[in-house]
Amino acid sequence: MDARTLKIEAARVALSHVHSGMKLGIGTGSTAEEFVRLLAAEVAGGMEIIGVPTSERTAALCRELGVPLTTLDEMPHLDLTIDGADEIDPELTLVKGGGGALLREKIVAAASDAMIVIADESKLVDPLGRFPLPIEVNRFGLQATKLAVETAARTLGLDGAIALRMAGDQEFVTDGGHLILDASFGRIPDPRALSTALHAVPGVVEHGLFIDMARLAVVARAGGVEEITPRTNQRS
Ligand SMILES: O=C(CO)[C@H](O)[C@H](O)COP(=O)(O)O
Repeated sequence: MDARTLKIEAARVALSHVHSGMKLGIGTGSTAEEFVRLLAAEVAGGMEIIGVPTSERTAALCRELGVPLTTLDEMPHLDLTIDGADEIDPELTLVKGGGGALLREKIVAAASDAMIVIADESKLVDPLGRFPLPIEVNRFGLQATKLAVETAARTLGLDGAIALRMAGDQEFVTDGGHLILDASFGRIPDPRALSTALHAVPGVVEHGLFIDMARLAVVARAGGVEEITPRTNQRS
């Protein structure tokens, strides 16, 4: 089964959690886009939902396919968000932001009663850290912020290259007008400690660690789709 087929299968199973009348957060990325395509077919068939997109890219696809949209200002409380991820650990802590939408994705997920993450099995890791951690930062003071992030990470025993994300020869700019640092820390044994340390850096707008947000992962493998709930954290 190719990667796209796996993404479609995960999206199809996640769609079974969506019911008419729901207010939905709609994620960003290639897996989330497969979900949007399936959702659009349901909407065309009469399902009544309203969506809040997590990026301009997702908003454009929804408009093109006829998925009704609103904003989080109009509808600040959502029933469910369905989104992809770059990494998923056994506690369903996620690394997100490979598509650069982590800030809106986190705001939308936090405004939702539940979050379902959809992925193919290549996203399952233990521990997190194979994929560089996206950190959204203010443009002002970029070098000082980068230095402060390096220092904060080092206190947790993490190092590795931190690179400014580029789009060709231009800086990658998020929908919120910020920049992204991609931090190749390698293993992230304590995502909570890293989250706290990153939030303490003034220039950091948000980071791509999603902790205690996803309550279900719908993961497609060649042999079928598995629904995974968080493993209890035994470390207290
Ligand atoms: O966090 C994201 C965008 O900011 C995406 O959900 C993540 O990058 C996964 O994307 P894909 O489904 O294309 O692998």
